[in-house]
Amino acid sequence: MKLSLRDVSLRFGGVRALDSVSFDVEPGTVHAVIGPNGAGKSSCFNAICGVYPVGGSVRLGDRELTGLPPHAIARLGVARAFQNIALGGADTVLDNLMVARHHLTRAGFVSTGLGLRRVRREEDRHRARVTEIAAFTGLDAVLRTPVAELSYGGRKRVEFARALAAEPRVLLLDEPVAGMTHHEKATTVALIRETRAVLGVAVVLVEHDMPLVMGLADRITVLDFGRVIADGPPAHVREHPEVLRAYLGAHS
Ligand SMILES: Nc1ncnc2c1ncn2[C@@H]1O[C@H](COP(=O)(O)OP(=O)(O)OP(=O)(O)O)[C@@H](O)[C@H]1O
Repeated sequence: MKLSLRDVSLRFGGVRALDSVSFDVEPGTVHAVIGPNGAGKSSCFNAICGVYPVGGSVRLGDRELTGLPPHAIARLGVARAFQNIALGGADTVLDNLMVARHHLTRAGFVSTGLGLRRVRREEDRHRARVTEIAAFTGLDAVLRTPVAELSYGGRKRVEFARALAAEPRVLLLDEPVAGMTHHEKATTVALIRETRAVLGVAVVLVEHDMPLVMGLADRITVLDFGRVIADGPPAHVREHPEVLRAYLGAHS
């Protein structure tokens, strides 16, 4: 299911954080959004997730997302893993992944009206799926470990797994390898590749590590001052004069 942004605009007072931004994310691809500091990358994620009301249109397949509240957008299949880890530290990995499935559970909302047995069965089903996701993300050995006891790289992985546990069609990753060791970066890149190949999920990522982006992304959208200055495969974007100028800071 394609994610499409059309003429998306967002202003903060006099600042145009997003200025008529349009691009498409194809299903089952890795799509990077890059640009210098303040270019509008976070604003772009916030626009997709419904954090701020924006002008223009954001669609997932034939569903219009613009104007929907964040929880409704999440329910339609857009999940986000944050740069700053937003996990319940005292809770186990399993607990954190189960919480992410809350919007998929019927029992969570109407448990009083259902038989307890049915509630338990539903919970078992979710636990089985979470266990699969933990295995997929390499967290099966620490499923019962409190998140606070994990390394930084481990916690980032839980954040990733938690977003996957919501069964997204589109996964937004905000600086997924920031602060990671070389080894942690390599395993995260492998995990993103598997997410694309095995789960067929579209991955949209904001990342400052250019060699990583160039080696991983199928397509790249480059923002500068809230505008799209280039969009295409890495080889196209890398050579684009506007991109080179933006990164050298030689705005004219
Ligand atoms: N909540 C806000 N209130 C006011 N201005 C904001 C707000 N959020 C973003 N901006 C402004 O909008 C512009 C785009 O910011 P944004 O955070 O989207 O850029 P970015 O590309 O993610 O930057 P960075 O790489 O530094 O994280 C900037 O000029 C920023 O100062």
